[in-house]
Amino acid sequence: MERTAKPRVFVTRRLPEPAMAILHEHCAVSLWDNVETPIPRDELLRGVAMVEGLLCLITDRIDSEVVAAAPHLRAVSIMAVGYDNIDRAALAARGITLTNTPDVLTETTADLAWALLLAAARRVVEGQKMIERGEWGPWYPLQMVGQDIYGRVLGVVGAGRIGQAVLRRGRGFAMQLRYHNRRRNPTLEAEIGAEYRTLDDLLSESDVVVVTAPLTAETRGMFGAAQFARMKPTSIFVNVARGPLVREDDLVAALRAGRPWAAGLDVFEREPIGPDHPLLTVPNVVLTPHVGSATVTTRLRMATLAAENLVAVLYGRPTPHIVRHE
Ligand SMILES: NC(=O)C1=CN([C@@H]2O[C@H](COP(=O)(O)OP(=O)(O)OC[C@H]3O[C@@H](n4cnc5c(N)ncnc54)[C@H](O)[C@@H]3O)[C@@H](O)[C@H]2O)C=CC1
Ligand SMILES: O=CC(=O)O
Repeated sequence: MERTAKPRVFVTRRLPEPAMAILHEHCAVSLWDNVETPIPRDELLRGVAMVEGLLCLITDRIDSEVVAAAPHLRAVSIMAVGYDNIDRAALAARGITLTNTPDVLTETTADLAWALLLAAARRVVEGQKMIERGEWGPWYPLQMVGQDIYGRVLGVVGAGRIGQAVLRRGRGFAMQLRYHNRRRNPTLEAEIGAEYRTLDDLLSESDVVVVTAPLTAETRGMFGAAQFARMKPTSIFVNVARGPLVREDDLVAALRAGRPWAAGLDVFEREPIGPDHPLLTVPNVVLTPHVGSATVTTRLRMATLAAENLVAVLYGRPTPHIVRHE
């Protein structure tokens, strides 16, 4: 039986045990006790009614309706770095603190961006499918030829934590580094020699474009027909940020037209996608199911950090992971 003096919290999914243990030690915990399935909306609205803290995931829409249903809510902790599913204005209007889990997933997500770009450039998935279909015939000079990465131009859109980690990896491949960001970053330019470009110039100059900007009103639909038309016919487009930055219909049409040459995507306009998705009708794509941060170590660190953040805010302790509402 937990002491009622502990702050009450609601958790929208069963988290790995070390994170649940942190919450149980400091809070009176109720949860949507399911590992895989998102919480239904009515359960969420019921769940937040009596609590001071909410720990949620990217699959939960936390909006003014949720805030109105939670009169005691003081803290929201998301187990993710991106928080585009959360209405920050609605939280701010009630003085509710939002925290997220940056840094712990940076290198893991950058690795996945590189996995996608190499797999797309060298037709790794297409090659495996060819073998599975029994269509691998004798070697010939232009069999399954792809694009080189070593020594080419790497352009990152949104050069924050993950974008910079993607760029740093490019040095190991002797790539020429370009970035586009809201603001120029002199430290990045000095430390790894990345050169700033406007978005249009980055798109036309890069052999690989990797998107790592957050989803905001400004970035929604940032990549459409006009942007793809600027890319090289040999280029690779990679998105590990959020699906709605890209107009998917435009991307499918652009891939069919051969510009970009291939794409590697971890995120989609509406997730999850199924086998009938139009992107699966083009051969030159590599798709993963939003697994940027999905390693055992990183997901455990994200879960425990999300629990620690929630406890810190509820107990008035400092945490560096408060999301400021601009
Ligand atoms: N695929 C996955 O599983 C994962 C996806 N993500 C996504 O990656 C995003 C980035 O994460 P971090 O690097 O930690 O965030 P960050 O905040 O460190 O970096 C984002 C960068 O984008 C820039 N930016 C914002 N608006 C822009 C615009 N209109 N044009 C150009 N640049 C702009 C910012 O100035 C910042 O430098 C997250 O918001 C999330 O959506 C993050 C982790 C895992
Ligand atoms: O998409 C994942 C995140 O942490 O943001």
